[in-house]
Amino acid sequence: MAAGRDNLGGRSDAAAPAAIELRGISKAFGPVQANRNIDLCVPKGTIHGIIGENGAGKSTLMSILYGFYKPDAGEILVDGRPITIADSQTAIRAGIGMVFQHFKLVQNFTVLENIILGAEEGAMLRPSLSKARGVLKQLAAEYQLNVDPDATIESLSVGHQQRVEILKALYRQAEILILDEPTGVLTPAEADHLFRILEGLRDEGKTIILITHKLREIIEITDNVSVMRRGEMVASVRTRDTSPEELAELMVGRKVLLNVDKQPARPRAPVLEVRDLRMVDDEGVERLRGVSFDIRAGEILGLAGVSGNGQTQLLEILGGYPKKGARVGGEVRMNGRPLPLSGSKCNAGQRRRDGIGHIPEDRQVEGLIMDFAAWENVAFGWQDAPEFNKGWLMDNTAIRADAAEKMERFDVRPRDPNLAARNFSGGNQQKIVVAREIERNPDLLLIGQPTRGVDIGAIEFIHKRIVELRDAGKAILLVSVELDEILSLSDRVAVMFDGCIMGERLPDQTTTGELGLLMAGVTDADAPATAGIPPEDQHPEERA
Ligand SMILES: Nc1ncnc2c1ncn2[C@@H]1O[C@H](COP(=O)(O)OP(=O)(O)OP(=O)(O)O)[C@@H](O)[C@H]1O
Repeated sequence: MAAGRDNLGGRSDAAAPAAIELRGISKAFGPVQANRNIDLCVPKGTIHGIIGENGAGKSTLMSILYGFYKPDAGEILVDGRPITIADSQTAIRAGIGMVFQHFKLVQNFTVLENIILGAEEGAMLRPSLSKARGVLKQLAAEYQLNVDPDATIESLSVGHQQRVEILKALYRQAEILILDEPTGVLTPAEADHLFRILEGLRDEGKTIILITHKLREIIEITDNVSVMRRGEMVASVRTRDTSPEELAELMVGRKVLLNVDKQPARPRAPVLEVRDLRMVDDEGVERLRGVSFDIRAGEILGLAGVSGNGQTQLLEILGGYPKKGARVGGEVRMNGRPLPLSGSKCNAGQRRRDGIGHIPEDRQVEGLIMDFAAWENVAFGWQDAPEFNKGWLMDNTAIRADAAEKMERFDVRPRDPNLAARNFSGGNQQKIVVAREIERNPDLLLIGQPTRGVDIGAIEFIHKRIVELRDAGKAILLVSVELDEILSLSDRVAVMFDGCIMGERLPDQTTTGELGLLMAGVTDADAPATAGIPPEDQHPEERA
């Protein structure tokens, strides 16, 4: 850290009283020391960023603050008073609110019902609802947190669901709001709106703790930032006195390349050809409405778009597991051969044999078996491979050795192949999936949100591996909500909206603003709706 800078760690800033002060907090899970003697001071009325590598101990620290874990040692002070936070109810009573990465909302309840849920002990529903309606109206006006109180959660966009989580905390009179990677699922416009809300809350004197892997957000919105590394708090600095490069180095302990270093693509023959792909789900909703594109060997096609516009269904179909009850039409060719889009031959195992690797969007549901050990997960889907079998039996020694090697190469921490997937931090879980899929050297790699929740050191590494795969002549479909990631990695960018491809751009000839408009469905009159397809191959209607 640069000399002469205030170190905010540990003790309160003389200018503002501390809303939260942690002194000497430690927490171990068996042999893993998740938090070691942590000091942290968060001045009242500030936005405080917490950053750190995957597994650095950020979530553990926040879970201690919210009463999910009991620390092994240390002291917590809220507004200068020592407090024991035994459970989340105690945290809420102390004025602490938490907005989790995975929202805790009841999907088929309304906004109002969700807001009062658990907050109105023993109260009758009707008075609670009418009180909540009044409070909600007030909060909405005060902080621009508009949501329809009578809408069910499932009908709301992710950004609006997040607003409900914030409203829930404010309804419980939270003075300190902790947000764990809040922008991971938001569009750039929604993220901007969230930041304005957070600034509004700060201006009202509330205190915000923001966990994020995005240094741009730290620089844009926080007043102070604390950096964790391997369970320790290594620095706390004023944001205006630091830079993304310095923060990256503090986090990882070495210099990090923040931009992707790659040569122009040299695309060859098409590997994947998708024509007029259509999909209607089991509820009759049209999810894909005539999607067409090509990906050639040696290129990365980035697919930008707000979550929920058909990207998930596209990846599922290409990966060989369309949702049950879905009706799929159109044509997909891989290396010139048609791929079955339904029936028994449409399955993930067959797709792997066809040369398709897949890093799914939801690592916990589709990428890993959470109760299985890391070594089992590294072989997941490849257990029949000859190198993992000895006669009739699986060769567990070979599988373990392979897992240990991949975990070493991808720097999965802790380097324990026997640990269950659920006990790795989110970013390390992602590294396990990425290692398994990339190391198989597939002809086509489907990637959904490759770096969601992954720290910058690991992002640098994963991006490098993706580019290497491209340079080795493989085709890559990259689906990401991160426009920066799409723009820096892709050779071509297509934008998806409402089950259609709205247009295609070259990354160096577009801007996040232009892509943002396409993502919002603003019609792109100049761009063909058929990304990368020569006119003679286009559907007659599209040609017209
Ligand atoms: N319940 C648990 N049992 C065993 N180990 C755990 C448990 N929870 C966390 N850990 C370990 O504690 C360490 C810190 O994890 P934590 O989730 O706090 O990290 P993080 O900084 O939030 O990471 P990420 O950025 O990847 O979310 C990791 O090594 C993790 O594997």
